[in-house]
Amino acid sequence: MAQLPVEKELNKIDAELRIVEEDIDKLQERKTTLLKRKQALKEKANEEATKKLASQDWESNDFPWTKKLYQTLKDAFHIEKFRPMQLSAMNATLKGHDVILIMPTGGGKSLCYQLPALVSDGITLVITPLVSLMEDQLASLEKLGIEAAKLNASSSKEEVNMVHLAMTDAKSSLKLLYVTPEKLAKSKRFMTKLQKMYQIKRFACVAVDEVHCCSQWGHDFRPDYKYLGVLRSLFPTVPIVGLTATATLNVTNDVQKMLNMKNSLVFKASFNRPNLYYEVRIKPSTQKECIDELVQLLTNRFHGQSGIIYTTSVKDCDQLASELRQQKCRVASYHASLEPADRTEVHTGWRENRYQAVVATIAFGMGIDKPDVRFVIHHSISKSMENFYQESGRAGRDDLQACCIVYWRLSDLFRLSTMVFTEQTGLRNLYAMAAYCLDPERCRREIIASHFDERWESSSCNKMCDHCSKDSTSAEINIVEHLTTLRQILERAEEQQVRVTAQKLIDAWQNTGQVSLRLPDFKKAAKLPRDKCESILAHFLLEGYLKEDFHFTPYSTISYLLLGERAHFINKEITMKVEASSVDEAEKASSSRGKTTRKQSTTHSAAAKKSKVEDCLIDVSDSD
Ligand SMILES: Nc1ncnc2c1ncn2[C@@H]1O[C@H](COP(=O)(O)OP(=O)(O)OP(=O)(O)O)[C@@H](O)[C@H]1O
Ligand SMILES: [Mg+2]
Ligand SMILES: [Zn+2]
Repeated sequence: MAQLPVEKELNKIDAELRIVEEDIDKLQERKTTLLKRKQALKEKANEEATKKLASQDWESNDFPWTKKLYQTLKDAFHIEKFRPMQLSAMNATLKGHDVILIMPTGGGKSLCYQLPALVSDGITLVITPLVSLMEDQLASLEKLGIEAAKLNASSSKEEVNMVHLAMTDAKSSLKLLYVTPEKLAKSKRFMTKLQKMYQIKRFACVAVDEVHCCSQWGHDFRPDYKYLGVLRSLFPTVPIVGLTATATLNVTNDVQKMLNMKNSLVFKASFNRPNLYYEVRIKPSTQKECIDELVQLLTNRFHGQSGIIYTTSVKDCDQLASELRQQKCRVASYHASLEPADRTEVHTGWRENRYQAVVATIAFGMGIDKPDVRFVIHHSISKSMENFYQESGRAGRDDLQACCIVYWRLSDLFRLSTMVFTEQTGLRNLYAMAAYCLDPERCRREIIASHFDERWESSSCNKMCDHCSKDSTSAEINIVEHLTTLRQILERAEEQQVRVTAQKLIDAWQNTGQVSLRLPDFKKAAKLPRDKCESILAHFLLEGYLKEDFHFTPYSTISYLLLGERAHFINKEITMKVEASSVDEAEKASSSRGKTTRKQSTTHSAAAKKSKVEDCLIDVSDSD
C-alpha cells in the first residue's frame, strides 16, 4: 500500500531525528572528554602553581614586612628568634596565601598568626574549638599588652556590643578576635559585621586553630567546622591559615577541600619534642595502690612541679581528684560537666600554681598553654595516638625537660573500646594506642614517628624514653599454647551459651572464677601473673587472634571476646616480644617441663642478638 504524504513526512522526520540524536550523543561524548581534560589541566595548573609557590624561599628576610616582623617579635612577644617553620608560615600568610601549618604541640603555632596580626592593618579572626583555649590565649595576650577580644556563647551583651563596634571602627586598636566555630555558624549578626569589616578593608586574616577538626578523618571532628567553607567565598582576598599538630596527608587534603583553599602552602615541622620523656607503666590492679603510686609521684618525683592527670570519664575524674585530695595533694578536677565559672576557677588556679595538678578529661586539652607543665600523666590510656600526642604535648612547652607517663591496664582498653567502637576508625585508633603501651623494646618516639609517617632514628631519642634510657632488652616468646587454652575456654563458653568478657576469660585461664568455664585439664593451663595474662591477651586482640563483640544492655555497652579471623589459621608459633626481664620472672615461676632457651635483643643492636624463647611462660605446675 502506498504511503500517504503525511506518513512519508513523519518517517522522514524520524530518520532525521535519529541522525540528530546520534550527533547529540557524539557531541555529549566530546563535551565529557573536553570537561575531563579541562579539569585535569586545571588540577595540573594548580599543582604547578602550588609547586612554584612552595619552591619560593619563604625563610627569606627580604620581604617588605621583615624588619617590622623582627622588631615586633622582640618588642611585643619578647622572643629573640623564630622556631623552625614559623617564619615561612608568617611570610606566606602576609603575602596573602592560604597556609596549612603542621607543627608539634607546643611548637609555637599561635605566634604564626598573632605576630602577623600585629604587623598587619585590621583584625585577624581566630577560630578556636574550645572556650578554655580562648581564655588561655587571651590571658597570655593580655599579659603582653596586646589587644584581643573573644566572642562565644557566654559573652555578655556589653562585650558583644564592644566587639561589634571595634570590628568596624577604623580607629580601634583591636588586633585579634577569637570566636568559636558555632559563633560563625549561628550568628547572622556577627556574619554581617564581618562582611562590613571586609568591605572597609579591616579583615586581615583568618586563622583556624586545631584545623584537623574540619575533617571527618581527623580525631576530633566538629560539625560546626564544616561551615567554615563559606569564608573563602565570602572573603575571597583574606588569607586563611589552618594550624594543627596532628594531620596525616589524608586529613590535610580533606581540610584543604573543606575550607575551599586554593594553592595552599603546607608547612610541616618535625613532630618530635626532644625535651619530653616518654614512659609507660603498668597500672596497679587496685585503685588504692594506684592512688599511692600517684601520691608518690606528686610528692617526690614531681614535688613542687605543675602537671595534668588525664582520666577517661567525668566520674573517674571527680573520684580520682577527691582521693588525691584526701592524701593532701593539691589537685582539682576539670571536665565538661563543670559550670563555666568553675572551669575558669580551676584553670586559673592551676595557671597560678594554687593547684599542683588538674585531674582532667580530654575537655582540658587542645591549646592549653602553661609553659612549665613538668608532667602529664595518663591515668588511663588515650583513645588514639593522635589524642595521646596532643594531650601529652601540654608538657614542657618552655623547652625544659618534662615527663609523659601512661598507665596501662587491659580493663581500660575495654572501657574505651565500648565508647569508640561505633566510630569509623575508633577501634583501629585505640589499638594503635594499646600497641604503643605494650611494645616491650621499641623507642617510644620511634612508635610515635611511624604513626605520623615520619622517619626516625631511634638513637636520636637521646635516652629520653623509658626503653632507650634503660637500653631495654627484649626476647621473643612463643604463645601459641596460650591461644589453644583460650580457644578451649571460648568453646566451652559457646557450648554453654554464655558470653565471656576479657576478665572472665582470664579468670578461667587462671582456673578461678566461674567453675563451668575452667578447663578440667588445668595442668596444661598457664599459671601466669595476671599482668602477663593481660598482655598476652592484648597481643592476641591487637593481632586479630581474638576480637571484641559488643552488646548493648539498657545501661551500658559490654565488650565480650570471641576468636578472631586469624585464630583459624595458626601455625606452630605465634611470637610475641616481651621484656627480657619478664622472661626471667616467668622462668623462675615455671617448673620442670618448660623448655626454655633464651637470647636477648637490645633496642640498639636488635638484629645482632635476636632469637626465640620457645615454650617459655608455660607453667605446668599443679599448684592451684
Ligand atoms: N620562637 C619562639 N621562641 C620561644 N618560645 C616560643 C617561640 N614561639 C612560640 N613560643 C612559645 O611556645 C609556647 C607554645 O606555643 P603555642 O601555644 O603557640 O603552641 P602550639 O603550637 O599552638 O601548640 P598546641 O598544638 O599544643 O596548641 C608558648 O608559650 C609560646 O610563647
Ligand atoms: Mg595551639
Ligand atoms: Zn627512645
